[in-house]
Amino acid sequence: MRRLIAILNPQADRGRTALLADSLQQTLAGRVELQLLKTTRRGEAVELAARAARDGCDGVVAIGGDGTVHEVANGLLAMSGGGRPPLGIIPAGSGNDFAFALGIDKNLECNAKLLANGDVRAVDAALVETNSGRRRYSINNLGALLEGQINLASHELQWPRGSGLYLRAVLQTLLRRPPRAQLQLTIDGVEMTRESAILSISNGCRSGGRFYLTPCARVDDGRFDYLIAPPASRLRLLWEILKSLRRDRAQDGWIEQGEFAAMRIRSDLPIAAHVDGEPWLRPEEDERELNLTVLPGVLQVFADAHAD
Ligand SMILES: Nc1ncnc2c1ncn2[C@@H]1O[C@H](COP(=O)(O)OP(=O)(O)OP(=O)(O)O)[C@@H](O)[C@H]1O
Repeated sequence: MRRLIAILNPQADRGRTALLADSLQQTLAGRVELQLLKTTRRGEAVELAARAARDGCDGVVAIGGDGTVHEVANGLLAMSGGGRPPLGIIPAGSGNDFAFALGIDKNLECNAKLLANGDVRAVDAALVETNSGRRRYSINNLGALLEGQINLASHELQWPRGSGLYLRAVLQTLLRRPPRAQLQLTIDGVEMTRESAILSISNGCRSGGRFYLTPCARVDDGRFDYLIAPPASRLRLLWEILKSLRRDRAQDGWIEQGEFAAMRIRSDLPIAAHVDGEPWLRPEEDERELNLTVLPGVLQVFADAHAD
């Protein structure tokens, strides 16, 4: 029987994930051998996943939202060489964007079947490094400039719940002066300069629970997608953000999109950025250079190959 270590974030989905533990263990009983660990603090899932991978098991399952999946993936990717166990996902957060990109929904019975069947898919990740030596792996997306500022603001707000909170963070951030950064970009060896308000970089097609900034991104094509929005009025930026609620929106050429395997970003302004929805760089930290390297197919994930 497959021996899995599951890492549950009891704080995900505003505490509702804590209630899942019993039904999860009942659903998986007799189908996999499950050791369930609960996090006690932010960041702990990275350490728990790294230890599980080092000690050996047949898979490490993240139970929570994108933040939990991000931490478990970072713990697994910290392990170099062969023998890295696959990542399992039981989506139990409020956004679950990476699970969505893989066609994994919130049905516990379907999740249990996936883990018991053991089918895996190889997906890409990107190593993101700053000039000062900070590093993270991104599996779903990295949002910089305005998107990074909105993410930071959303983590400081307590109300309203759900998508209303994100909308409040968008409006609150836009009330301040939107960023106008001069970016020097090197994309797969090609240098370019862009004035930019939003820089969004994605492996998956959806971020923030409902925004399709890079609707064509695929998690297993060996490349990440990017979107660059030039500086514009607050109203225009708000309109672009709202437009991205629709996956099939028409492109008007104002926004620049593309794909890359390696990207270097140098900004004249300090970069605000989140990785996979987790706040990462704050403007006061004065990070102005990022290097992203796509690692094709580096992570095995329990998923149906045909489901996305
Ligand atoms: N025991 C804990 N106590 C407090 N925070 C925790 C704990 N375990 C994990 N966290 C943090 O909880 C945050 C939210 O987790 P997660 O992203 O999984 O849920 P979510 O925000 O509901 O879902 P989504 O990101 O999909 O919207 C993460 O930043 C994670 O580091």
